[in-house]
Amino acid sequence: MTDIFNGIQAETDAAGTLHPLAALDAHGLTKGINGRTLWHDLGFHIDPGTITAITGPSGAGKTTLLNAIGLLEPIDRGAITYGHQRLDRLNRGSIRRLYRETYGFLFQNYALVDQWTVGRNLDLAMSSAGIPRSRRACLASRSLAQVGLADKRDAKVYTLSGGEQQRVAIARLLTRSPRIVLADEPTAALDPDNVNRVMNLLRGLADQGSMVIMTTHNPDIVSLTDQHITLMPDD
Ligand SMILES: Nc1ncnc2c1ncn2[C@@H]1O[C@H](COP(=O)(O)OP(=O)(O)OP(=O)(O)O)[C@@H](O)[C@H]1O
Repeated sequence: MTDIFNGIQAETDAAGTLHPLAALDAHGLTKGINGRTLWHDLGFHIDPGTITAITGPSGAGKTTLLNAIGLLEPIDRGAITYGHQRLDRLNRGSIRRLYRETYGFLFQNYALVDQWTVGRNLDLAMSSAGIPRSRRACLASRSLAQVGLADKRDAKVYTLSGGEQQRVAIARLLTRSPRIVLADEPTAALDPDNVNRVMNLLRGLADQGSMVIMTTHNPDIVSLTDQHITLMPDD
C-alpha cells in the first residue's frame, strides 16, 4: 500500500512505519556507440508516482537510455542512483534481485508467450517474482479485472488483439506493482482507443507509487506525462 507523507509517495512496512519511496537520479550520463556520442553529460531526477517520457528523433538513443536505466546496457560515464543505491555499480546478484523486486518491463511486442493462456503467462511472471502459489490466482483475477480482461484468463495469447495483448502485459505488471516500470514505445502499435486505455493504466500504476519511464515519438503521448527528457543527436 502507498500513502502520501509530507507530499511524497510513501509505503508502510510490516511494523507500520512509513518510508518515502525512492527517487531515481542520473548525473553526467554519457554514452557512445560505434564512435558516435548518443548522449553527453545528461542529468535528470524522477520522482516515484510519476510518468516520464523519453523523447527525441529516431536514432537519438531513447531505447538505449531506457535500457541503461534498466541495467541492460552499460553507460560510458556518469551515475544512476535509486534511493541510496548506485545502480551502475551493482553486482549481478543485486541486479537479479532488482529485476525480481523492483523493475518491470513493458515492450512494444508485449513479450508474452503466444501459445500459452493469459493465466499461464501471468503465473510465470508471479512465480519468477517469488509470489507464493496460494496468492497467484487471486492476484491474476484482480489485475485482469483492472485492465478489463477478466474473461480472457483462459484465452490463448495469440487469439487476442494487439491492444488486448498490451493490456495483458500491463496486468502482468499489476500483479507485482514494480517500483520502476520501463516501457519502450508501449503505445506505438495501438489504435487511439487502446492508446488511451494503456496510458490510463500506466497512470494507475503511477498512482500506486510506480515510477513509469517510457519512450515515445508521439507529442500527444508526451502531453499525458508529468515530465519529459528530450534527446537531441549531436550533429
Ligand atoms: N547494440 C547496438 N549495436 C550497434 N548500434 C546500436 C546498438 N544499439 C543501438 N545502436 C545504434 O544506436 C543509435 C540509437 O539507437 P536507439 O534504438 O537507442 O535510438 P532510438 O532513439 O530509440 O531510435 P528509434 O526512435 O528509431 O527507436 C542508433 O543509431 C542505433 O542504430
